[in-house]
Amino acid sequence: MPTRFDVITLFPDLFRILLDQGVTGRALARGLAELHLWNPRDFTHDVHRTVDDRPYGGGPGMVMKVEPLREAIQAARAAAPQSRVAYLSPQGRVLDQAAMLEIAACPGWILLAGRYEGVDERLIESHVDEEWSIGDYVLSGGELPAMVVMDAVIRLLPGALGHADSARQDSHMDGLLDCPHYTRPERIEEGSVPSVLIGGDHAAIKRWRLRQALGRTWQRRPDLLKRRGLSEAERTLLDEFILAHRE
Ligand SMILES: CN1CCN(c2ccccc2CNc2ccc(C(N)=O)cn2)CC1
Repeated sequence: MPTRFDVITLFPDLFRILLDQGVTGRALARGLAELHLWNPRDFTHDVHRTVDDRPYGGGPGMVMKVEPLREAIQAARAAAPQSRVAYLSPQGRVLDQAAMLEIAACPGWILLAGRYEGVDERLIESHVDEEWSIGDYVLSGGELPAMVVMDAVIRLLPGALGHADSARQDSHMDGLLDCPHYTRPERIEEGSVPSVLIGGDHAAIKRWRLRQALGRTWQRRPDLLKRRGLSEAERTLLDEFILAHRE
């Protein structure tokens, strides 16, 4: 059963990025996921095809009108009855990898990408189920956040990543930052590759990579480490890292 995404957007062409290449392009081409685009402008009934208007109370910018969005959402809901409506905004719940796993578990999502200064609050109160943010910063529109969510979620769908990749732990998948990566040549002016990775001791390589992931998380994102907790074995590896990296 593919995961269905219906996006309500004034700029449907921006979503070609997801369709044209990469993991998302292949997953969509193979029907692991579906993408349908709905333009609120197609749901206007005036000659100027008005989707925005001035804010009550004055102030700069424009606000997206309720009616075109309501009709676009209702059309999407009719086409995707199992989907819930999510609004991408700076006021939303900030998403992390755990949230992406929750989102990936649902049959479909209708994603509302706002523009201008945002959307009339009455639309949000009456037709939006969830409000999400991809981080505490302001963007020109909700389209990039919608694509970020779709990229992160599509990668989690069974079969989206080739076997080799899916075996590859996405670092934030187990709550740690990624270990360092190296490729040929072994010796260059920038330095050499850690010798453990050159040898064929796969148990030692696995231990080294986990030790690096734990150590880098401890150094750069102690908040993630606190939230995750450590097994005895992981505690030992982290202690080894700290010992080796004492100033
Ligand atoms: C100049 N205004 C443009 C419109 N914007 C706005 C306001 C409300 C909803 C959507 C938007 C679209 N912008 C977004 C969207 C999401 C995120 C996120 N962090 O997920 C950041 N920005 C407010 C600012």
